[in-house]
This record gives sequence, C-alpha cells and structure tokens, in this order.
Amino acid sequence: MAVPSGDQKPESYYVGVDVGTGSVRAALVDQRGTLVAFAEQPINQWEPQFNHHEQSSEDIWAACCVVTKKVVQGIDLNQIRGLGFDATCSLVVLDKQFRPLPVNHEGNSHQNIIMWLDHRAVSQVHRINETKHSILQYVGGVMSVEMQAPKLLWLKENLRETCWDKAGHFFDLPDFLSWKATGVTARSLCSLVCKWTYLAEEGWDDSFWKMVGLEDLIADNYSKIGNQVLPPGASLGNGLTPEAAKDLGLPAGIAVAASLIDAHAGGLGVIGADVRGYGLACEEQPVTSRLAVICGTSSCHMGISKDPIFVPGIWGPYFSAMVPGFWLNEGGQSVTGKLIDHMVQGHAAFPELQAKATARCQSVYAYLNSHLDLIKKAQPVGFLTVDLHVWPDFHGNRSPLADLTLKGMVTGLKLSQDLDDLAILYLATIQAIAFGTRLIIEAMEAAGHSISTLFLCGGLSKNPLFVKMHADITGGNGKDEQSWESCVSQT
Ligand SMILES: Nc1ncnc2c1ncn2[C@@H]1O[C@H](COP(=O)(O)OP(=O)(O)O)[C@@H](O)[C@H]1O
Ligand SMILES: O=C(CO)[C@H](O)[C@H](O)COP(=O)(O)O
Repeated sequence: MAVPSGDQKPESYYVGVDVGTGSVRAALVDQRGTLVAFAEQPINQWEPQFNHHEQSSEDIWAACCVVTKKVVQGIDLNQIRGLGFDATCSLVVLDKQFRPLPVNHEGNSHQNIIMWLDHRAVSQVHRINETKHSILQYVGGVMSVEMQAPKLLWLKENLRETCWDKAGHFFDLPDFLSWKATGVTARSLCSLVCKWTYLAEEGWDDSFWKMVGLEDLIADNYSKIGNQVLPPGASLGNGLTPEAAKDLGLPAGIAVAASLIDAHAGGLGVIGADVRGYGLACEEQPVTSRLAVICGTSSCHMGISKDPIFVPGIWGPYFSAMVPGFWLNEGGQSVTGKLIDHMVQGHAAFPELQAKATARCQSVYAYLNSHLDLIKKAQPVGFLTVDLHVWPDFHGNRSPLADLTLKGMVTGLKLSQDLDDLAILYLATIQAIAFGTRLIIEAMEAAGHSISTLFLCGGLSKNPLFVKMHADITGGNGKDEQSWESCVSQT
C-alpha cells in the first residue's frame, strides 16, 4: 500500500513499470521522485530447446497489471499523472489483428516472444556479419545474435507459414507495452537504434534489409517494424486507453511515455544521478566519466560521449538512444546473475547451503558471503581463489570479444564438494565477472572513453561481495586509486 512521503501531501504521482528477465516490478513515485510504493511479480520463461528462450506477451501484460494495481492501492487515482515502461529487448510477434503468433515449431501461440538471450539464430547472424554492411559499424563491428535482425531472419527461414507470413507486427518488448497501453504503434528511438539498426539521423537503411534477405520488411514504409519513431519519454497519442486503464487499475487518458530498454532506463537513472553532498570525487566530474553497470540476469555497461566513439566489440555508438544529445556505447555480459545462480544451484553442496541459509533466515548469497568471511581467516577474501579460476562466457561473450561461440571454463577443481568449495566457486565466478567488466572498460578507454566512476544498479548490486569485487578488480586498473570510486545505487 502506498504511503505518502514527507510532511506535505504529494500532489502528483507517476507509475514506472520495469520488465526484467525474471520479474516485473512497478514503482509509484511522487513529483519529487521519492519512491512511495513498490511491487514485484515473477514472469514465466520457457526453453523448448537448448538456447531457445521464450516468453508470453499476455503473461507479461498480466504481471504488469498485477504490480500496477498493487502500487496504487490507497492513493487518490486522480493524482496519477503518468505511466512509463521499460523492458528487456525481447522480440514480440503479433498477427495483423494484434494477436500473439507462435515463435516455436510446436505452434504454441501463447509463447510469442523470442527472448533477448535466445541464441537460435546463430547461422543467420553469421550470414548477416559476412555481408560486412556499413551499418555494422554502429553495433561494435559485429552484430549480436541477441539483436532483432537475426531473429527475424530465423522466423522467416524456419516458421514461414505459421508465423512469418501471418505476422503483422514485430515489436521490441518495451514498444509492445506502450502500444498495449495506448494503441499507438510508434516505436521508441531507444529500441530501434540499439536493437534494430535504425540510425537516429538517417532512419532505416533499405540496403541492409535487402542484403540480409529481409527486404519484405521495407514494404508499406516499414509498417511491420515501425515507421513512427519517438524519443524515449515522449507522450504517446491520447494516453492510456479505457481498456488498458481497466486492466491496470489506472484512470484513462493519463500520459504514457515512449519506452526504454530496461538497461537503458537503469543507465539513464544512475548516469544522471545527483551525487552532490556525499563527498565523492565524481561530484566534480562530467557525466561522460561515469559508467553505468546494470547488473541483473545480465550486466550492461553504459558509457556516453559527446562525439561518436567506435569501440570494437562494444555495441554502438548509438545517438540519443539513452541520454538525449549524447552518443552511447553499450558493453555487456550476457549472463552474470544467471551464471552465479547456475554455479551455486548446480553444486553438490547446494541443498546443504539452502538448509543452513533458511535456518538463519538469510538468502543463500548472504550466507555464502558470511561463510567466505569465516574461512578467509586473516587474508583478504579475494585471495581464497588463488587456485580456482572461472572463465565466465558460458553463454558466449557479448563484449569486448563479441564471440557467441565461446564457452565457460573452471580450472583448479578438486575431488571435494563441500560448502567451502561451493563458496570459493561462487567467489571465483563473481571475480571472473568483475574481470569481464575490467576488460570492457579497458576496451572503451583504448577507444577514447575516459571513465572514472562505476555506478551499479540492478539485483546484483544488492550483493556487497559483487560490488566489492568490481571495485577491487576494476580499481586496480592502473588508475590513481584516489580518483577511482565505485558508487552503488539500486533501481
Ligand atoms: N539480495 C541479493 N543478493 C544477491 N543477489 C541478488 C539479490 N537480489 C537479487 N540478486 C540476483 O540478481 C539477479 C536478478 O537481478 P534482477 O535485477 O532482478 O534481474 P532481471 O532484471 O534480469 O530480472 C539474480 O541473479 C539474483 O540472484
Ligand atoms: O540486451 C539488453 C539490453 O541492451 C537486455 O535487455 C538485457 O541484457 C536483459 O536485461 P536484464 O539482465 O536486466 O534482464
């Protein structure tokens, strides 16, 4: 239930809905930006085959409705002024009447989303990259299998009759949500520039779509993938439709903003954070010296610049896709939270860990952190892994190697599989992820970025060990220790 903050009763409220990989979150904030209420609801994922990851747009919309209704309980609905969405950059497929279409061989139309981490389109992205089309310079030189063009080509080549020929609309998930709320099919510049090869100043490039075999999308002025493009935050149509208002428990007609991808919403929030008054060295430094690291299922590393910077293996440069008027480079690690969960949950000592954490009313991660403190004795915790090392690319390398074929690796395994081994493997996994962040920073700096502060947000930023390892491992990057900080903020 919402409780107004401060002495003065707020006059206006805003609802923000954040659709991550594992759950949907809603926040109610007042006109001062103070968080008034928060709710979370898990969402379903299906993996019908290895590397095929699917979701349901109906399921996600239903979860958006649940969390939105929760956060506005107890407040005067007439004080709600606006609503905005962010979501993962997953591909939503609808037919010409806006009904879900199956993205699988089973024909299950409930599963109409190819998720961002889906790697089914390996052959397609390989062929796209072989074209060496000039547009590829705006995605770090190599298109990722996680972007939309290879997934569209996969649908055309594999589900021609059941999906491709019937499709009327292909949306990025954030744009699907704003359409669902307003009936407006306009796309956000954020989605189209970052995942669909749209250029902020030039628009679509017909020659790219023709060269990769998706020339049919050019028809009707790109009506299936978007021909009205708005900057994130722009007001859409006549606002919330009566039907969506009923679903969400909000008043019809309130303003709805053009959306952002989830990492970009997190990036905008922390890169623009007001840090005055905390005595941090970054207070006096430009926003271009900040790197936002949005760490949830994956980690995304967002750095901005006044002029375009081309960094091999790092997505972008993308103009105005996150901060208006600035270019964005986006590094990333496809699995970070998911990798930590995979390592911990797959270990033989996991049931023992679960039982012990439950007995102490702690999360498994809080328990592991205190266990590491116990076994490190007098040495710094990081030294526990001198003999155990993890290579974290279990789902390929997004940046800076941009190689989806890479796999994970653990060296230094012994025959024992007790709780100490699990804790040390967990630590080595976090360290490997932090070294990945360091490699990304080094690549960005070599190309012209000058980064002095990391701003972390997302689920993993709640883990103090994850934050400490990022500070230790990136701070030793030949930098003046005084000028290097790690600021933590939670979205
Ligand atoms: N308190 C916590 N301590 C450690 N890890 C956490 C905590 N809360 C969430 N996580 C981890 O963060 C990840 C999910 O982050 P989240 O931002 O919710 O992801 P997404 O946006 O992808 O759904 C999971 O791997 C989870 O284990
Ligand atoms: O590619 C993305 C951003 O560009 C994805 O949306 C992101 O990696 C998935 O986000 P999360 O890990 O927060 O669920």
